[in-house]
Amino acid sequence: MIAHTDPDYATVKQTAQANDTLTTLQPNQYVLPGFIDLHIHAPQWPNAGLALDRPLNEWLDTYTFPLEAKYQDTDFAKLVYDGLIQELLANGTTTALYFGTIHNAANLELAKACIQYGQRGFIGKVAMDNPEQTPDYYQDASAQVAVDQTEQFIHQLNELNQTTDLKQTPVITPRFVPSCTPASLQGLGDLARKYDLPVQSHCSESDWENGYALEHYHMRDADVLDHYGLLTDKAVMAHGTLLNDHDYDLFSQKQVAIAHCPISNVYFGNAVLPVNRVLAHHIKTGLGTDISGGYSPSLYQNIRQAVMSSRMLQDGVDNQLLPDKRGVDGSAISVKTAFYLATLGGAESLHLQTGKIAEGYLADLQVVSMQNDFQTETTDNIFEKLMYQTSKADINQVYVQGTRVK
Ligand SMILES: Nc1nc2[nH]cnc2c(=O)[nH]1
Repeated sequence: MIAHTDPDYATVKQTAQANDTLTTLQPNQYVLPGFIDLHIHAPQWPNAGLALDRPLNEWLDTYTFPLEAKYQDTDFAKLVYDGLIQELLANGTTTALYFGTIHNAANLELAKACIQYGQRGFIGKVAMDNPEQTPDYYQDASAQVAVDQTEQFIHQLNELNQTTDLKQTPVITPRFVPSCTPASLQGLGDLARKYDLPVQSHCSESDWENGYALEHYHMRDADVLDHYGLLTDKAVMAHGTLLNDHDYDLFSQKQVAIAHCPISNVYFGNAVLPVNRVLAHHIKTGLGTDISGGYSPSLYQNIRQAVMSSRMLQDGVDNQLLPDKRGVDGSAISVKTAFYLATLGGAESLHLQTGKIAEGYLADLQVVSMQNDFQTETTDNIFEKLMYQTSKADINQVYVQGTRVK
């Protein structure tokens, strides 16, 4: 990065011009950091926008598990993943934290698509070995298989990384407490420690999930994950809509991050994540699309929903209650806070030096055009309009680690 007051500015500019690497912005174009999708199920892309009226466990059994089972077919995986990565990059998403499926060959296709199209991926082989909560046709055959396959994927991805500068990171991925046996949770916790890798799972997403942990472990969902060594400073827990103050203290103490998925939460979350309260506990927080619990691949859409949901939490929704009983005071977040979640908040959660445009940070960038730019606006107004009005077609260029990928 070089300021235009820097004495070297003219030389750097001339060199870029000579090398044909100079990008000159139009008056209505702006550069923003690339977005980080902190929670997305890559295999669920074909179902985006489907069956959102069903409760979570029924949605999983009827729609999600049958689709994920199809990734046994590696050609199908390649077809979907090639399309998905290009779609996400076109939407300005330069890094994503992915749930894959139980199949390592398909998970490798996801990693290859990230490398081919130029996205930084964090990718998890999904572990799900509890025969009581997973269907026969889509489960790890045992806890040992779930753990061994996870370890195999770590090695496979490390090998693939020898071929590229854009490293893909393996992630320890117990689907969620109900899908796993105590033995697989233990084995995955051990792997996280052995390889010092990120961990991802779902935590307290719904009343059903919360109830499951209490009934089967006599503990809160977060305490179960902690008991098995899965709440580390590299852990990202999706949703957390029903976490309580005890859980917040635990997350804060262990430096666990939350992936806030505001669109998905409208359908499956049973509550609104109180973002201000979470941030006040100094918990790292980013933004996720949760495809296909969320219907949209766009983090712009999720920024908007994060703001809207927070405002509904603030005011409340039951019009039969008096105003002072209706909502939760202090809940509304600004669009700047939502943008922070989609950029720096995600970067901090993944321990990445990206998410802002500054010296020493990775050049993960998007160039966007503003359609209703009348050149008379303050910076704040321009920013707000960009957040609310940018569509995929307005995202003209995307860069990952300085390489143009759109
Ligand atoms: N939203 C969501 N929640 C889950 N909990 C367990 N699996 C899933 C999933 O695929 N999506």
